[in-house]
Amino acid sequence: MTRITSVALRRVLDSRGNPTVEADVLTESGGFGRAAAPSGASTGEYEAIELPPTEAIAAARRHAVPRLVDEVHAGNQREVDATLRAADGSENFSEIGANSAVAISMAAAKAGADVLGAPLYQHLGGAFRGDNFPTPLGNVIGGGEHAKEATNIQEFLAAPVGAPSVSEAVFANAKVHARASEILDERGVPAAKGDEGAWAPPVSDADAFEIMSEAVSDVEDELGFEIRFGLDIAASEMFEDGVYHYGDETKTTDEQIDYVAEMVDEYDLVYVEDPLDENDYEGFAELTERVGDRTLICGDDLFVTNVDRLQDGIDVGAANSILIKPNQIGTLTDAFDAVELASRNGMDAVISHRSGETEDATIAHLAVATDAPFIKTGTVQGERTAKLNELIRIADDAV
Ligand SMILES: O=C(O)[C@@H](CO)OP(=O)(O)O
Ligand SMILES: [Mg+2]
Repeated sequence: MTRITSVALRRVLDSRGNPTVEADVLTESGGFGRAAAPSGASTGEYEAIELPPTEAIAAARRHAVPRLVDEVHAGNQREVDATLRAADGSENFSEIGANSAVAISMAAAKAGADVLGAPLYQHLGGAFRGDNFPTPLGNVIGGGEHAKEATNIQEFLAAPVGAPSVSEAVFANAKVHARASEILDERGVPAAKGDEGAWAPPVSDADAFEIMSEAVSDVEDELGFEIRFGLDIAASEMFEDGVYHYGDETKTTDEQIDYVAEMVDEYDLVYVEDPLDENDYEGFAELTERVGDRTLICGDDLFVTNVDRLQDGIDVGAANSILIKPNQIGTLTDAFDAVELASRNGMDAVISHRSGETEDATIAHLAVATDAPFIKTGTVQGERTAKLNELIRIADDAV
């Protein structure tokens, strides 16, 4: 029933106006799945390779499509993804592109779910999945590689940890986003938006901490449940010549660790992603040792959703959580394996979008299927609300 009968690939627009790969998968009983690859700006050095979409599509048509059509069942995700790996033949999808691979992998999952008549989260998570819903981490203020002339820290993320439901959490983040805009207005600071729809004001990181803290506590008072905040420092992007660059100032690794630890305590941060360079397992381990009992230290560029890099991190105690981005590694199977290895080792898996996105909402299902405590998917703008609104629908459907 789920035997794949066709795989169509095309270029579509992403949220930055760049082309990306979209895949349509059809099965013999009429099951249909469509998915598109997202794309990063602050990409990790060890991510799977994203090829120019035209090249990725041509290579996938040549190598992968003939091995999938009439041969593989969309309902068997491991078989689909193993076929993509075999068709590619490299370690990092440098032949067919991780963008083609992930689009096909996700489209096949949707086609498999369609045949079964089950929602995607149910198909991926199975009957015995947990019944938790992720707390959305909402990007409210940011800069780094996502906006010019803004903060050095890439993302200040609202985290409505006390929200009674997904829907209330989603609306709480939108309120924090709106409140931050008012505070910026009151301070006379003009603010454009960055790639993910966060405000990108020309303020110092210290000011952004203050604005964020005020916005979060105002909305917390209004809504009556706990809202905290966290960061994606994306420190690899700041790290050059052995030091971290904050505009004209620099911090050594020790100073960076002290700074992050201080911010965790001063602002009661619930989440800190990529506080150190992607090669600094030791620094990650030291910081996790210092503050890991009270906050999540999450590896994004550090782990790139890769089980080998995650295992290296587990061996030395670097981080207590991992960011999961299917396109960083190329298939849903690889993403699930990373989630499984993390949870077997007591680490939280946080499912994430990319700064370049489409209206594809697969990650909302992935977060529910894997019982993730958090999902990082922005706050406003269509390509972000596509995932948030899907989460609300899933919660509606599942309870
Ligand atoms: O660093 C990140 O976590 C992501 C998403 O917020 O950004 P990018 O997709 O540019 O890597
Ligand atoms: Mg990141």
